Amino acid sequence: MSKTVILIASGDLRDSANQVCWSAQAEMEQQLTAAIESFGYEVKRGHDYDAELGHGFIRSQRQGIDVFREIDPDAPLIVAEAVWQYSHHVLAGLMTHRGPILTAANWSGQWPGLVGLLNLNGSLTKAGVRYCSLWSETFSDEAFLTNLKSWLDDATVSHDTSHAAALDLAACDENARQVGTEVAETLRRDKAIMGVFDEGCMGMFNAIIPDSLLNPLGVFKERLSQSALYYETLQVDTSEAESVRLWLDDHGMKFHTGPDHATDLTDAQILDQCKMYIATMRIADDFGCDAVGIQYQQGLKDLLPASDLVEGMLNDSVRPPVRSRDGSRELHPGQPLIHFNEVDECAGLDGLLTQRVHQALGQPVENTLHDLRWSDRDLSGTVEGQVWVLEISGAVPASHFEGGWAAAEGFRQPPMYFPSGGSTVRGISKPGDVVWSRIFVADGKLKMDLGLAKSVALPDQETQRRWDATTPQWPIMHTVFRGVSRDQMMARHQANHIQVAYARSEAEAKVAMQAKAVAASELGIEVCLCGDVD
Ligand SMILES: C[C@H](O)[C@@H](O)[C@@H](O)C(=O)CO
Repeated sequence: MSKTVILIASGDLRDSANQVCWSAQAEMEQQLTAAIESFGYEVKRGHDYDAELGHGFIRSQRQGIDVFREIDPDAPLIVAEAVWQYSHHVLAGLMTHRGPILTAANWSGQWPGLVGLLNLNGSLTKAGVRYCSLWSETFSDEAFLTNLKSWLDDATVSHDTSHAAALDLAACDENARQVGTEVAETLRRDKAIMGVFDEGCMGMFNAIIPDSLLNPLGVFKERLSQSALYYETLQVDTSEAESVRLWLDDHGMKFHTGPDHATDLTDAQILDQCKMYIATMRIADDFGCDAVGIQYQQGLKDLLPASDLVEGMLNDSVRPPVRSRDGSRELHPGQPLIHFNEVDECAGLDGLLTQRVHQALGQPVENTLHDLRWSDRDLSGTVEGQVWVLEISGAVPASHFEGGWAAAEGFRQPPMYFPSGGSTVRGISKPGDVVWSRIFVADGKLKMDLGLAKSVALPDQETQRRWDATTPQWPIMHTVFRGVSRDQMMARHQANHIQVAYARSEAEAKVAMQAKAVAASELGIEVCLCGDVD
């Protein structure tokens, strides 16, 4: 391999985030560069630090394309990430790059760099681009250095992915097979609509399912606009929104409010979120949507508070009632209206299957995506080994907390991401048996990985340490994946997001996982079970 390695860094579209996160990126690049140089290679940055902007990230697709024009297409290239990044900033260039590609992240929870890495990996996989991927806490550990040397010398790295095995339908429980088959048949026959409020969030190419892959399953997109959501939000009567707020207060949700719109969560922001909740339900009703996804970051973030509180309510069967515009009907009474955060359509499809499978099996229907944010040893010693921090950037259904809404807290979304604020739905996901899953696109097909996990209880101090090490405004699930090590998960998972749903017991979780696997498989999705699933 050439002795000169090009290093690039993709960032956020929001310079406020790029500026805050730059020092962590600079430190990570220094460590990574030292490791590469120790093997006799030279590192050259593919684009400069911008003194005026105060960061050195690629901050748009345009800039990314321009940067790649100056890069030798055959040079070895590293995309280094310590922050949340938009994959499309670099995807265009990576798609035509001929030299070896490595994606690398620092093992840190401080900013969502691992989340950014996983999104880029999933996007490259969907795009059919060959790449290798590495992560490290210190960039000096043996496992990392061995793989780095192997990439530098031979353009290969090796990760253990033996935890994934193709689904064996014959090995599935009879009940699971029956329920899974029925769910698949019903979906194909009756069809379903996913309402997509502005397709494609933050460059998450991997999250978009092409219609040609989705429609054969009986699922169709209704392409909706966040402008329509904004308009409808403004039409909602304030008194209706106040009843939603009252419902939340009565159910014990605790909002941490203050007077300053720029930095605090305000009552006015919460009221706007309550209006948006009603507006979303009404638009979903207008279009007969079975699930909806709000892009919510770009576009909406400057007009309205973030939609997290809205999403937490939508995804729960215990939520404030919403009536049709003429007041004649309650919309989806006692049922969640499935919401897929950041219009992640893979999560939306998964949510549809999960809700139907869990409903049929009498299991809790509430499900959500989370970010695979970080994993660390449990320093309290309560749980042996690694415990993952699953932490979605805003809200989960409150039923995931012990105590439901009474355990939910609302914090202001961080200003660097959300200038118009908005409440999160924060809490600790209760201990219990969890089915995890992820639908993704690879080799031009839909695929799905599933497995079992435990949501575990950790002492308050350890929970706080994990929040402090990540984003304390966001909800957390302390997760132990059964039979999947930290590095196996990182090596195979094709998304920043992961879907989770509870079951009432370990045995029931296994049946629920199998039933969902069968449903997916009957729909033509290539399914793998991961880890210890017996
Ligand atoms: C607020 C940020 O943009 C987050 O939404 C981002 O880090 C993610 O969570 C991506 O899944």
